[in-house]
Amino acid sequence: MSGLEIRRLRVSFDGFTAVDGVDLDVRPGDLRFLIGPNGAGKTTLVDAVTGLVKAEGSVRFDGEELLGRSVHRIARSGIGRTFQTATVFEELTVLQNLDIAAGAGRSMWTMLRRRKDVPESVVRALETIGLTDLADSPAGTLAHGQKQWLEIGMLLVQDVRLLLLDEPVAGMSHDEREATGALLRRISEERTVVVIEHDMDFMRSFARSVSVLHAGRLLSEGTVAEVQADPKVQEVYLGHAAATEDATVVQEA
Ligand SMILES: Nc1ncnc2c1ncn2[C@@H]1O[C@H](COP(=O)(O)OP(=O)(O)OP(=O)(O)O)[C@@H](O)[C@H]1O
Repeated sequence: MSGLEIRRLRVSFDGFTAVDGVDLDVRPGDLRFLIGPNGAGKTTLVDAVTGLVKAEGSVRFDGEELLGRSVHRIARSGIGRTFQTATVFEELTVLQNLDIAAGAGRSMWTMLRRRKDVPESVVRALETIGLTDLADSPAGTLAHGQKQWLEIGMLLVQDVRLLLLDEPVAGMSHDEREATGALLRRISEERTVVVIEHDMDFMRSFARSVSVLHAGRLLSEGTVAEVQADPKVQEVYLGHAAATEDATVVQEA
C-alpha cells in the first residue's frame, strides 16, 4: 500500500497562488497533522485532493491519479472528508445515518423500516466511534463531539481509505478531544488519516507526523519534536500576530 503521494501541487485563484508546488507523502498507518497559519493553503490542498478545486501537479492515492477526476469519482475511489461543521441528518437516528451512508443499494424506505439486517460494517463503525448505546437516538440529540464521531463513522461505513478531517476537535471539551485522538489513532492503524488542525495541544498529543504549510508552500515536516525545533516554524508562528494561540507550538516545546 502506497498511501497519499502529492507532487508539485499548485492551485491558483485568479492569479493568486494558494498552493504553490507542494510535495507531500502520507503512508498508511501514519496520522499526519497539517498545520500552518491562517491562509497557509491547508483547506485548499484538501479541496484539491477531493476535486473541489482545479489543481496542477499530481495527487496519487494507492497509485491512482486523482487530479482531473470528478468529485464523485474521487469519493468512489475511497477518499472522504469532514468539514468543521458536522453534516449529519439530525432527524434520523445514529443507526439510520450510518445505514444511509453505507447505502448497500437499498431504498431509503427499506432502510428506515427494517432494523433486522444491520450491515456488519455499520455494527463495526458504531463500536469504533463508541456510539453503540446511542444507535437509536436521533442524531440531533447528540453532543457536539458525538456528531463529529458520527460523521467519521459515516466515512468508515463507506470504506473510505483516506480520511481528510478539517479541525475535528474544534469546539470539543477536553474529554471529547482525548476520545477523538484515541479514535483517530485506531482508525489510522488501517487507513490513511490527514488532520488539518489549529489546536496545538491536540497536535502534540496525537500527531505521528506533522507537515507545516506557510504561504502555499511546505515549510517543514517531521515528528512533532522536529517541527517544533525548526527555526523556520518558530519564525512563522511567532511572527504571526493572528496566531498567538498557535505560537505555543514553539513556546511549549
Ligand atoms: N475560492 C477562493 N478564491 C480566492 N481565494 C481563495 C479561495 N479559497 C481560498 N483562497 C485563498 O487562498 C489562501 C489559502 O486559503 P486556505 O483556506 O486554503 O488556507 P488555510 O490554511 O486552510 O487557512 P485557515 O486555517 O484559516 O482555514 C487564502 O489566502 C485564501 O484567501
